[in-house]
Amino acid sequence: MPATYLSATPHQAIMAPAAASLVTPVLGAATSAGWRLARHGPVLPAPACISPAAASHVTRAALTTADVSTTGAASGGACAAGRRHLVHATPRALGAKSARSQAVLPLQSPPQPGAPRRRALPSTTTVSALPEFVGALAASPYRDYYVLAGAAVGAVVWVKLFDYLAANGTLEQKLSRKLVHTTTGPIFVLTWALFSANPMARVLAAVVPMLNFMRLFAVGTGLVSDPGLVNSVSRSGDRTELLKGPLFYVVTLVAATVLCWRDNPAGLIAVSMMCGGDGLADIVGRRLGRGNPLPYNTQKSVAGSVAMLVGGYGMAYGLISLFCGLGFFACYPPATLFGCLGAVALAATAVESLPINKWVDDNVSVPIVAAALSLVLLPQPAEAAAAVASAAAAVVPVAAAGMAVTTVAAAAAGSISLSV
Ligand SMILES: C/C(=C\COP(=O)(O)O)CCC[C@H](C)CCC[C@H](C)CCCC(C)C
Ligand SMILES: Nc1ccn([C@@H]2O[C@H](COP(=O)(O)OP(=O)(O)O)[C@@H](O)[C@H]2O)c(=O)n1
Repeated sequence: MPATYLSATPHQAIMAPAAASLVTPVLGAATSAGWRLARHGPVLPAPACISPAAASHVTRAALTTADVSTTGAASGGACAAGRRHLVHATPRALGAKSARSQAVLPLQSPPQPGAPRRRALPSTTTVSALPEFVGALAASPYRDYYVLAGAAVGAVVWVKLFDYLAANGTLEQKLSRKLVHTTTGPIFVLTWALFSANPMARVLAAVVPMLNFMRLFAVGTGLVSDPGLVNSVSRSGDRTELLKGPLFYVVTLVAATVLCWRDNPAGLIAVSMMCGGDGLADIVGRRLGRGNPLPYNTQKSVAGSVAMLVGGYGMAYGLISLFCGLGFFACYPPATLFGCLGAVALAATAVESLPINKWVDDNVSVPIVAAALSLVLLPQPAEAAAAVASAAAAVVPVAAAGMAVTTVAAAAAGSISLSV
């Protein structure tokens, strides 16, 4: 049965599958509705005519009442008596909440006698090619592997881009390095939304920072030569620096991915404080921090700490709003989010400002404090808390072993000294 009676603008025809494939937690089912729309092509301009039962079904499932009109007036009265117009096929209707509306769409009636002829766009194939491709990827059983591969390649390209910008003088080397620090974490976190709902997806996602761990380890210890990576990630051009801050940075990303994943905001907050917070503290502190040192740590400044507070809070707020908007966890009341996030950002900023970097790297101290405090302060979805507990039981011994190996390797490479 054709499904071309659903009215959509070309924009909607493009948006629907994209939204369905990129933003819905239940992508397989959701995508096919949007994909079908794109495949059959946008049909203009008449809205769909649907039975009252289907209309209430759709309304409940996905649409606002404004999307379903009770008379035919809105589109020239094309519907038979008793049928209703589906005025807009919104991306939301076709995507995020489409489990039920999807069941309704194929039941659309054929054109009513006397209804104005609907004009198919001539460029249907072109219009639908990209969404179709995205839809096919999203529906593929290999989808998580595609996202993994894309993110792994993206990580290399992103770091190389900053190396290039620093090498040709567009960016100062220190700024380039800190931009890598500030941006890679949140971009990586954004890729979480592209993975499927498969329970193994978080493990596959964690492979991306794990690969970077191996890369940093191999280059930092001298097993592999990669001057570009050393330039973009180290402060002084010393390869052994890769075994410190950068290595801890990727370990934190692995931990946030496996322990918190996208259904517990603690991971998003930890990454935000490490990237948006600590990253910005350096960028702003170096520029505006002269003349306002912190009284208890003259290496750091009030300007840097204020930037950390604002940057960490802002990034966490943005990521939490995005992920709750995509339905990965329930949204918090604004006052709760404001209070809890404010307290977490203050604590993380305080920790970052302490002169303790000699003993504990701030890519470890800041996210640990942020995650722990988030778990305490933010109301936790029960299943997310249980998932953290069971994942922690499995991961902590492995992470501890990884840290031990790294420390010994760093000592062997001469980048740190062990006193036992
Ligand atoms: C420069 C970095 C940390 C330094 O920390 P600090 O010493 O200044 O406190 C960050 C190093 C980043 C790393 C080389 C690359 C990480 C990639 C990430 C796991 C995945 C990003 C994927 C995305 C698609 C770009
Ligand atoms: N709260 C802060 C943090 C950093 N900074 C500036 O950023 C520089 C590097 O900070 P850092 O030693 O924490 O650097 P990372 O270990 O984070 O790379 C400091 O030397 C300060 O100039 C600041 O002014 N205020």
